[in-house]
Amino acid sequence: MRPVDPRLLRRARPARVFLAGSVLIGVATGLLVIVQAVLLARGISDVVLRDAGVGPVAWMLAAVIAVRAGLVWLQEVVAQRASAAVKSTLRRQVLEHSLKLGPAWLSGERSSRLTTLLTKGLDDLDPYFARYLPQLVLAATVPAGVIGWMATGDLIAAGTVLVTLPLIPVFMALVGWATQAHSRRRQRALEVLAHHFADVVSGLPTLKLFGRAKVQASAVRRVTDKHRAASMSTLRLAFMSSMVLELLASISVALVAVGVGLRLVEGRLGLETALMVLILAPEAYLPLRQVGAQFHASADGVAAAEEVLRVLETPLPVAGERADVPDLRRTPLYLHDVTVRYPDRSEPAVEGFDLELWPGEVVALTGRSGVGKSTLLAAILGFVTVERGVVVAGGSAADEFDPVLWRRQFGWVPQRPGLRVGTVADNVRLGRPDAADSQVRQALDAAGAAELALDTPVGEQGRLLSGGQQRRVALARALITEAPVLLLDEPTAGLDADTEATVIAGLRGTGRTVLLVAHRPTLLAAADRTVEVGARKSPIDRLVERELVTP
Ligand SMILES: Nc1ncnc2c1ncn2[C@@H]1O[C@H](COP(=O)(O)OP(=O)(O)OP(=O)(O)O)[C@@H](O)[C@H]1O
Repeated sequence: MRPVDPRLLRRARPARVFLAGSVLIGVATGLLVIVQAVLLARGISDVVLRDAGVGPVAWMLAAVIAVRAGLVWLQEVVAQRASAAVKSTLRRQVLEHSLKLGPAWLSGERSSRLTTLLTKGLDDLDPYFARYLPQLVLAATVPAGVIGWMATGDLIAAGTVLVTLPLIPVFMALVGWATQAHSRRRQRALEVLAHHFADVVSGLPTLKLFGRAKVQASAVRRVTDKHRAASMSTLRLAFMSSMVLELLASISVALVAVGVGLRLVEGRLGLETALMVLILAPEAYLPLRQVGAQFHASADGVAAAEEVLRVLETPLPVAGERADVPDLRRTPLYLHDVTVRYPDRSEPAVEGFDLELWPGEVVALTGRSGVGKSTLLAAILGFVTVERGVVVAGGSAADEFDPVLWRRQFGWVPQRPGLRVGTVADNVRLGRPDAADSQVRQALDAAGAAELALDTPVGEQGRLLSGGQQRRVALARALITEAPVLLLDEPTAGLDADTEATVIAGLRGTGRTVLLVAHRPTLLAAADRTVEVGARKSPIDRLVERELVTP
């Protein structure tokens, strides 16, 4: 964990502006610390040696203190604003990047983990900006100024501070290495807690049915306990390290004080200079000591920022830029030798698959469960990377085209309908935001959802609707698009025979090209053609392939 991660500064402009502002405030604070010490030393020595009044010096001191307070206020305001701006910038960037990485990545990267990171995780950046970074700047500016000024009055004292001061960052670095591991462990424990809790809550009905709900209570207790233990060990380390730094700074100031005292008694140092050195010495150590303490408070935020940067640095699939996407109303779509392998999987999810899809055709993909049918639809949409082979339209590979424009050619019904909170109409309009009520109604009717009113509420993940209703709303969402090709993953699963017949008639009536994953005989019978995924190629096919490949 670096004190200031340049990647964070690169990604978040408000962080750079803030750092520049903090440096200005830090330099001003350093100057004021010196002026305050000089004024104090002069005031005291005037009173002691010359019996003078404290009036003018006291006024000047009050002014310096007021300006210092003003700077602290300014720093706080700037820090809070910067923190809010950086958090919102990073949140936006992570969301945009996750969308570009696509659903396959999101399913691998558990969504509750991303949710923890983008909410509580990034909020931990507040102490990083409000406390740690400003203190870090003070630690860089104030000691340099203080030692420089001390050297003008007492070289030996300045030398003592110069020699003992680096001990503090050395100890801080040692403590930092230990804290980093603890902080990561705590973050992990929090993520596990979040997943576990979300899983338990969403699966509560099933757990209750199988009489396993009570067992989960002890599992949640165990995970919570782990998180508590991790938090306590981080705190223990934080307290211990503060004590070590405190001790180190106190011994160093004592060393300076003893030397100054001896030289004062021997008459080698004037009272005013001695006082100035004694007042300034703790000021040299203070910012460094405090930076150590703030480091712990901000460690969680820095760990979250690192996690954010890890997501942002996940390379995007290479996206094409061509805008001349062929019109699939007239152009056939080919899949040639398509092989897809998910990251961290040794076996390909689908291998060497060929398909021709002609405009207006209704083609059914069949095959046993897990053979790669949904993966093929994802490959056509460009949601997964094709390891070998190619998806071709109009003589060009699909990945040459701008993915957003390419996907406009398709209406997609995934296996999980993926509905969001709102009404049925809101969900259908995701397919065409400017659709009139009558068009939404028409799409719902064609999808066999005539009984659903437009304002029927839809809960999170489609809850409040039955499984079959969710599928039909998802189908209506695909039908309302003007896309020439529909990719449907088991669109009639969970529907009764009558509704299924209505849906099939609706699909046929559109005149669009349809590629559907199907198991049910009625759906298979409605297709023009059936293609089996994962079927072994016949010896004749292989012979033909070999003939074509071998010169
Ligand atoms: N996001 C993923 N990460 C890793 N492996 C995956 C992922 N999605 C699917 N797989 C694997 O890829 C293989 C093909 O899955 P896919 O969902 O395409 O099969 P399917 O034929 O559609 O199955 P079903 O008929 O049961 O829906 C399976 O072995 C599955 O475990």
